[in-house]
Amino acid sequence: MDTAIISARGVAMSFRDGAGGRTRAVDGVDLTVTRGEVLALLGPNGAGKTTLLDIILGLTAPESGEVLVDGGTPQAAVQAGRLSALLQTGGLLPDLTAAETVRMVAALHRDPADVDDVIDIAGVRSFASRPVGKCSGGQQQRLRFALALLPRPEIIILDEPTAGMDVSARHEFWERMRTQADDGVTVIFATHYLEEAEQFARRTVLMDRGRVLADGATDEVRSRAGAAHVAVTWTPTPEEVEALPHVLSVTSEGPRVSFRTDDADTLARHLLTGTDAHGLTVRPASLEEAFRLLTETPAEETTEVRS
Ligand SMILES: Nc1ncnc2c1ncn2[C@@H]1O[C@H](COP(=O)(O)OP(=O)(O)OP(=O)(O)O)[C@@H](O)[C@H]1O
Repeated sequence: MDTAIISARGVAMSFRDGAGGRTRAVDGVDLTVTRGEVLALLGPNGAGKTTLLDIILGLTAPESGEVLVDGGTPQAAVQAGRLSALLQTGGLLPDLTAAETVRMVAALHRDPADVDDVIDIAGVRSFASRPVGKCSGGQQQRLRFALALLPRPEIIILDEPTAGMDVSARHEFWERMRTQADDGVTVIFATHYLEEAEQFARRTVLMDRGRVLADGATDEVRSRAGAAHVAVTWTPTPEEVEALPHVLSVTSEGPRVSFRTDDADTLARHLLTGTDAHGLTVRPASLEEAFRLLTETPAEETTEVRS
């Protein structure tokens, strides 16, 4: 169903920067998340991702703007167990075992999920009797994931959930999370790993300096960012290169000339019909390149790619 489960309007938050000024951590963000959506919040260090997630979770009150979760306050959604989070850090007691931790936190919830189910879903079973203090970083993240599942949430918010995991642990973690999403849970995650957004999120919101730079289907965000490479076999004159439309940069290797372009169709048409270039190939840029391009864009220019 196409209903907004989270709606943020004009959300802003700033902090003292220690030099007598203020840092705008979140600067007028509008965001609507639909039930069942999997959304990646992508941005460099200090983009404002954690601050925005804390506001959505009701942990930080915004200076201005409003967040509604399921039509009510974030706090009400957390209390009702509809909204749950796996945060970057979070106090775990080192002397309890993983299973004891899950059992103890389950006892704090009004209507918790089955402890054994949660231990299996989150992949905690293999180290359930190990003291938390002896668990690896990746195991502790799995344990935090189990705790986040206890209230049987409709929305899970994850702030860099796979930080500290190796590639296979990260892969396994996302497999487990995908099962949750397939069951209709709304998942919002902040990440530095661009490939995680590409592989897991259908929608990506790119943030930088507290603002949303692009918001849309992950593959559209990437292609709208300008980013494609067109290569041809060609020996052009400098004037011919100068006359090409939509070229951002040029490199050449032997007879092959490659262009980075923000409009591959127009450039390709020009090359094939207006010059004697041949053997044309087009390669979409990676999300990483798109991300770099977008974060280099002045903050006023937002790329709206929602359809
Ligand atoms: N409690 C705070 N006090 C002062 N400044 C803060 C505080 N929290 C965040 N900031 C500043 O607000 C800005 C946004 O920070 P935030 O942690 O939200 O970004 P982020 O995108 O989550 O970064 P990262 O990926 O490094 O976690 C940064 O400039 C940060 O230094």
